[in-house]
Amino acid sequence: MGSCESIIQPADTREQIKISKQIEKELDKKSNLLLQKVLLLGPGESGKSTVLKQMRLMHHKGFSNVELLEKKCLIFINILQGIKALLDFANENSLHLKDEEFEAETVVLNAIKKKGLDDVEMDSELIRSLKKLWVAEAVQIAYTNRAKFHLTESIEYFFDNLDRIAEPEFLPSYQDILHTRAPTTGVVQVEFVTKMIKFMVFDVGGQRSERKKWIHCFDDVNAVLFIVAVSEFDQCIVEDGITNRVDDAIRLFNEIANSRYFDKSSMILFMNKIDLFQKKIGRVFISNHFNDFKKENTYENGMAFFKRKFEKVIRSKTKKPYVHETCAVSDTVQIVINSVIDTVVQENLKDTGMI
Ligand SMILES: Nc1nc2c(ncn2[C@@H]2O[C@H](COP(=O)(O)OP(=O)(O)OP(=O)(O)O)[C@@H](O)[C@H]2O)c(=O)[nH]1
Ligand SMILES: [Mg+2]
Repeated sequence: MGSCESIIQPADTREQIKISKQIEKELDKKSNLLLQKVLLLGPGESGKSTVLKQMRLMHHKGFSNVELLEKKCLIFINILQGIKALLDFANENSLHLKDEEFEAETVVLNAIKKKGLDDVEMDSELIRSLKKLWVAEAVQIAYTNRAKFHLTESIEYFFDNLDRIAEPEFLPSYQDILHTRAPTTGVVQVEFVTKMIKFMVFDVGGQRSERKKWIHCFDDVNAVLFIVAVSEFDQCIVEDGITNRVDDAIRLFNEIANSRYFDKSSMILFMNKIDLFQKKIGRVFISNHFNDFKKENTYENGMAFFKRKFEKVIRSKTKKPYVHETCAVSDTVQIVINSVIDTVVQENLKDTGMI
């Protein structure tokens, strides 16, 4: 009879055991620190890897020389990919270059053809040609129409900084690195310790072909940080060229926020690229892309409209996402990231009964 009594414990003891099991699960075996797992999710190009870079900058020493040289190459690649996409759009739409601009185009296309995109050096003739093309009327018209085709987000930033980038001794600054673009494939993991807690952050590729890999990191997640580029309300996803990017993000958020995997996880939503959203609102009407938007075309109205669309998809009456408006390429996002870290810690310490 005694054996039966020993396994039936009073409710408060059972609760204690549950709590200590939870703490045990969340302790890092090596460092004995509390462990928190954070997933960065969201569609392609929404800014997940940029947020991860910001976390690295906040908690590590920065980038090694080898990494800086890799980023320098990536900047050259981004510039050439960008100008090529603009020239292709101009050609397809009979936007003609003038004679001397045509020569500049030949120089750029030859440089790409000769070495391939991965191995281009920026010699002075190439730089001169890029500058000439960037201000060409046909290219600028193409740039104004950039929502109609796929273009690297940071092209304007890189052209504004072309003289500095063209210097032979150029090494990218943190700002430059935050503006680079390389789609993520697979899963990238970064760890850091802050406030006596070890954070493991997982960054995944957001394009549709990448999403089937996400499930591999869905176990024991403390927080999901879902990122949407709210500025992309007039653009289509690269994968099919038809689906509106914000609609795609809402559908994806619906799946994630209501998934049983994340019943216990904190849900954080970054309405990202607010710098581009602010600029776009001045020239593009939201109602042309979302016919249920009836208000005046202002930043505040637009932001409230999109926030509501995301919040509405959550089926649980008790769960609310923590929503932040962010610009992932600006230092200010680090303050937001810090407050997110505080939220995650608070929420999860509550679960373990430690506060
Ligand atoms: N202006 C501006 N650019 C941003 C912002 N956030 C990200 N970007 C740029 O947008 C591009 C895409 O960002 P990424 O961080 O690579 O996007 P991602 O979500 O990791 O994309 P995938 O890996 O394909 O899923 C990069 O060139 C970034 O520099 C922002 O808030 N403002
Ligand atoms: Mg990425």
